[in-house]
Amino acid sequence: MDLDWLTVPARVPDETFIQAALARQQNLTKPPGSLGQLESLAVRFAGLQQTAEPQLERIAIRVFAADHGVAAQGVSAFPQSVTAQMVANFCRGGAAICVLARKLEADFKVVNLGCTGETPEHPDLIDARIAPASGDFTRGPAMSREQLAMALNAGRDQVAGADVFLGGEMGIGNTTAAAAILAALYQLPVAAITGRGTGIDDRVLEHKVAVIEKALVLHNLKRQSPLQLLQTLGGFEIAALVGAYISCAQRGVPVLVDGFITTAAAAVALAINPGIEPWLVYSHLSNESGHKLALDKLRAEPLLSLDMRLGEGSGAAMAAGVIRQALALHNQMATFAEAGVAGAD
Ligand SMILES: O=C(O)c1ccc[n+]([C@@H]2O[C@H](COP(=O)([O-])O)[C@@H](O)[C@H]2O)c1
Ligand SMILES: Cc1cc2nc[nH]c2cc1C
Repeated sequence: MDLDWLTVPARVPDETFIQAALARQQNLTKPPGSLGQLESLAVRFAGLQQTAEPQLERIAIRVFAADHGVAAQGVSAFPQSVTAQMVANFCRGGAAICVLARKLEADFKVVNLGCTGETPEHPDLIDARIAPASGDFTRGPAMSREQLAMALNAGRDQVAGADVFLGGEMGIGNTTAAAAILAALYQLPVAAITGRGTGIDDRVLEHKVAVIEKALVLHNLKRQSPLQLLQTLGGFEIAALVGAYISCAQRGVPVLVDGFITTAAAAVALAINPGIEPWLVYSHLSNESGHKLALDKLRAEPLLSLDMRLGEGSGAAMAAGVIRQALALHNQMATFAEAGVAGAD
């Protein structure tokens, strides 16, 4: 399967709209800078969306779900069956991301890349099943080259015209895959990047670190490309996110990166195609302990810090509300001249 599209250059933010938005922010009825990051968000989105009136009306949310062979190593606080059960919950509208998606009036879909267990037929559920689960990477590669390509392309195929794209994920065991990817990609100590995921105790955390360390020794990762790393350690949903992020940047759709697992996907996507960087907005600092280190490696500043560690795209959905308000302020506030308010001396 052809993966040449992954390195097609990303769009470039429009400097003219950035300068116009900066000038407008100086003229709005407030002391310059007093809206802090809300100002820089509006300026950034003006450049990304190539418009004087950036907006977040058409929000696309895609939750990519998949199971992980490495879950068999006892690295999660929950059984693998929860992935498929949560897919059903996403369809019924009972998950946290469903509530937030309704509030945002977002276009919401779940993409099933392969879960062990029954999943319903539902108009909001896209069937992109590759296998019941990725392979256990403590024994061999997580996926074949063909499966990797299918997952990347499935993510790409979820990107269409929207004001912003929010990628979420669901997959028991995927913090183990994400930690392994980040450790290998950035040569980090496994213990520093590995956290408690769904809430494992000290004993299981120690085991999780040992499982990842053993796998990194098993696979000769030093000479592997970012794509090979993803194939060896990643899950189908992580690969789909990589494909979606790269495609968004190529099509000019800004992305809200969610938490720890999505940041691992962003890191791989950036390693494959560095030009996508301007399109990735980091929504929040997850409570997963390695997230700060991963964001530091990416020199990324998250917008929010709410001690969330849910996944599903929930942190990105919270950030979307803030950005929507930032853009409304930019578009709708009066200027000093319009309001007859005196500017600074
Ligand atoms: O997004 C995050 O930062 C995050 C942090 C910890 C856990 N999660 C979610 O929890 C699941 C993975 O946890 P675990 O313990 O099974 O590896 C998966 O479905 C993720 O969506 C998500
Ligand atoms: C219940 C539950 C919901 C989730 N949503 C994302 N990851 C999750 C993990 C669990 C266990």
